[in-house]
Amino acid sequence: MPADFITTIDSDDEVPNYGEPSQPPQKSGAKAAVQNGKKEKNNDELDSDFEFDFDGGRETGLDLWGGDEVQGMKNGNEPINVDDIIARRTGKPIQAYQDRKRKRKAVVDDEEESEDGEEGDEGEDDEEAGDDESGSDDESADEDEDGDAESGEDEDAEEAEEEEDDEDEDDNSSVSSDEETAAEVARKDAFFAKDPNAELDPTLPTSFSAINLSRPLLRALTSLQLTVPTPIQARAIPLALQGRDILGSAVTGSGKTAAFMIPVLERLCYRDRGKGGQACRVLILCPTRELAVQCEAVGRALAEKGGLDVRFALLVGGLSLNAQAHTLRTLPDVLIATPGRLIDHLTNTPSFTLSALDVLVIDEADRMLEAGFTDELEEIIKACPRSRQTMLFSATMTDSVDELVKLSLDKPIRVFVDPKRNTAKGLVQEFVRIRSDDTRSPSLLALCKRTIREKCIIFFRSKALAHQMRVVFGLCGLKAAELHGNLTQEQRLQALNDFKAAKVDYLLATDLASRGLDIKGVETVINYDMPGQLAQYTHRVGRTARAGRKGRSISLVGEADRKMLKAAIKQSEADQVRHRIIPAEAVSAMHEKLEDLKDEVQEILKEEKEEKLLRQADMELKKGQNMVEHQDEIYARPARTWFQSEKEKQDAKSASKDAYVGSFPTAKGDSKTGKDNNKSKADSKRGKYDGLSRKAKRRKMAREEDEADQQRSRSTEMAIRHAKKSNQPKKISVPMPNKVQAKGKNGRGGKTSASAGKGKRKSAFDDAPGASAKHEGMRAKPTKVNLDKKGKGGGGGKGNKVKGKGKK
Ligand SMILES: Nc1ncnc2c1ncn2[C@@H]1O[C@H](COP(=O)(O)OP(=O)(O)OP(=O)(O)O)[C@@H](O)[C@H]1O
Repeated sequence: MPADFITTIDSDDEVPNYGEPSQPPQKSGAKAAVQNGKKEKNNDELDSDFEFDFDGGRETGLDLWGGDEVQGMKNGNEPINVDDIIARRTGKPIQAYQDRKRKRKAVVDDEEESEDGEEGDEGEDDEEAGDDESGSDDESADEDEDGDAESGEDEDAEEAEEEEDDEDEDDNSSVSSDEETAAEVARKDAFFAKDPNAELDPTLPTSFSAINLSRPLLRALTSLQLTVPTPIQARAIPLALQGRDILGSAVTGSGKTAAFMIPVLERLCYRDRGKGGQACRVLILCPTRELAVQCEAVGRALAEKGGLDVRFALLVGGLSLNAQAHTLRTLPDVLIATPGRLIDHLTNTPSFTLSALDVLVIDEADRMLEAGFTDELEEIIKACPRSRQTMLFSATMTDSVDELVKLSLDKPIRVFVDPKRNTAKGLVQEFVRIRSDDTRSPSLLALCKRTIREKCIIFFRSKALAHQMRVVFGLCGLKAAELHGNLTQEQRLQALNDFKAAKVDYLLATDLASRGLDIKGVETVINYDMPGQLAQYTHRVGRTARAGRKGRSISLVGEADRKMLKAAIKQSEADQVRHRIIPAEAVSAMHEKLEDLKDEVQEILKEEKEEKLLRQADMELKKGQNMVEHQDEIYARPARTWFQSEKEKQDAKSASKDAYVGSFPTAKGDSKTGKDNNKSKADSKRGKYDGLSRKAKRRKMAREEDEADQQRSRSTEMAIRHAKKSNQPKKISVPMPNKVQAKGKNGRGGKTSASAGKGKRKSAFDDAPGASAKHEGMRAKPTKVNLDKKGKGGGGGKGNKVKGKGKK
C-alpha cells in the first residue's frame, strides 16, 4: 500500500479516535451504536453488548480456578509479588495509585453526567494532571505535550519516503508465498468437499430459530440475548449438525466458540442416556489453559441457561490432577483440555479413554498443527475413534492439505468467512517507528503515560522482558499485571481477573495471551515488538475490536520488523492503518527517567530472585521432610509416565519455539529458519547416549527399561480396553436427519449425516481427478494417499508424513 494512504497521527495526545474522529470511544457497557441505523446484510454487525454469562453463579469472572484445585498456594507458599517489593523499596504503596484512579474515575463520571458531550484533549489532560499531582516528583517529563506536531511532521515525511523505498525493494519477496499453484488448488479440490448447504441456498439464516435447533438451546440463546448468528455461526452450525468435518475460519472476535459449542450441545441433546450410555463424547482441545477455561465457561453458560443436562470437565495443567482424574471417572460428556494434560490423563488415569468420542474440536487449530504440538496432537488423534466428527477453527486457519492430512479428516468442508479480511472491521492499526532499540521502552512508557491509560494489553516477545517491564511500570506508577508462562497458574488467573475487573490498567503479556482470549472492553493492544509471524500479529491485535466493537492496536516497529510491518499493512484495509509519532522530547525525557531507574529495577529483580531462592530452599526442606515422614506411602504410588522422553519433549519445545518465532530476523538480519531446523534434525540423529557420562548413561538405560516395562503393562491394559469396546455406548445421533433433506430449499438440506454415515462415507479422494483408489478413505489409510505436491495421480504413494520419528 503506498505510504500516502497512511494517515499520520502527529502527536500521541489526541483522543483515541478508533478510526472515526467524530465518534468518542464506546464506554464499556454502553449500547453499541448501530452504524447509521443500518444492519449489514451479512450479519457482520454483532451485538457488542452481548456477553456470555461467564459468572453463572460465581462471584467473579474466572473464579472456577479458585479453591482447592489451585496448586502451589497452600502452606503459605504464596507467589512473590513485585508490587510489594516496589512498595517496600519506594515507600509508595501501590494502593495510592488505585486511590488516584478511583478519584479520576469519579471526576470523569461527574463530567459525563453533566452531559457536556465532548471528550476532548482537556479531559485527558485533566487526568494526567491528576496523575502527576498525586504521583511522584519525577513526572515533569511527561508534561511536555505541546509543540510536538511539527517535528513529528518532518519525521513523517522522511519516513513516508523510506517506507515507499522499502515497498519497492520487498515487493516480490514476501507476497509470493500466498499464491497457490494449480497443483495445490487441485489437491485442495480433491481433499475438501463443497458446502452442500451453500449450493442449495446461499442465503444465510438470519436467526438461530432458522437453524433447526432444539428448544432448550434456543431458550439458552435467547436468554443470553443471542438472536442473530454471526456469519461463521450461520454457516458452520448447520454443517456441524449434519456431522460434517469442518475447517472454520473467520476474523478474530466473530463468535467461533459458539459456532462449535452450539452444535456440540445440540448433538448432546440427542445422546443415548440409557444404561451404559454415559461416556466422554466430545473433546475440545485448546492451546492454552486460559483459553480452555474460557471455552468451558461458554459451554457451561449455554448449558445452564438451556437447562441441559451436560457435564463438562476441564483438563488443563496447573490444576489438581487428582481432582481431574476423579471427575473423569464420572464420564463427563464434554472434555475441554490442553494437549499436555489430556495426554497425561490418557497415559496415567486408569480406565480413561477417548474410545467413545463422537466429536473432536480443535480451537486455534493452526497453532495446534505447528511444531511443538504435533507429537501430542498425533498421540491424541491416535486415541480418538476414526468415526468421530472433527471440527477445526481459527482466525488464521490453514487449509494446507499437508498440514491437515495428519488429522484424518473426512471430506472436510471449508467454512472461510470473508477470507480476504484478516482483521476486525472496527480495528484501527497504528504503527510507531522505532529508530533505535534504546528508544523502544521509553516510547512505550511515553505512550502509556500520556495517551493509553487503561484497558490495554501490551505484548512482549519474552517473559523476562514482560516481567522487567512490569517492575518499570510499577516504579512509574502505572498499574499493571503480567501474564506469561513463568507464573504459577494462580498468578496467571489473578492477572487476568485483575485486568478484567479493571484493578490494573495494563496487562503485560507474552503470546500466551495472544490467541482466543475474549476480554470485554480492551481498547488498545500494544505490540512492544512485532511478533515473528503474521498470524501471531493478527491474533494479538484481535484481542481488541471484538464482536463489532471498536479498538486500536499500536505496534512499535524497529528496523528488523519492517517485513512484518509490510505484511501487516498489506493484509489491512487502507482506512484501518495509521502512522503514529510519539514526540521525540517525550521519548527522551522518558529515556532519562529510565536511566535513573535502571539500578532500582536491577535491585528489585535481585531482591525478588533472592526471595524466590529462599522460598525454594524452604520448599525443598519441606519436601525432604515429607519424603522422610511419608516415604512408604510416596513410593507405593504408581510412577506417572509420559509418552515422550525428556529429550523428545525438549526437542518438541525448541521446535515449537523456532516455529513460533518464525522468520523473525535476528539482529544481523538473517532469519531463524531452515538452518536451525536442519541442525536440530541432525542433533536428533546423534546416538542417544552420546555425550553422557557413564553414570548418566546407566541411569538413562535403567529409565528406558522401566519405560519399556510400563509400556508392556499399558499394552495389557489396552487389550482389556479393546475387549470392553463391545460394551461401548452408542454414538450420539445427528439431530436432523431426513427432515433436513426434505427441507431442501432452506439450505440445511443436502447431504445429511444419514447419507454421510461415518461407516459409509466415501473417500475424500473419490472425486479427485484421476483418483484410482476407490473408497480408500482418508481415515482408513491416511498414509497411502499420494500427496505429491506436483499433483500427479491420486492413488497410493509413499508420502508417509504421519509419523516422523519412532517413539518409545
Ligand atoms: N451471535 C452473536 N451475537 C453477538 N455476540 C456474539 C455472538 N456470538 C458470539 N458473540 C460474542 O462475540 C465475542 C467473541 O466471541 P469468540 O471469543 O467466540 O470469538 P472468536 O471468533 O473465537 O475469536 P478469536 O479468533 O479471537 O478466538 C464474545 O464476547 C461473544 O460473547
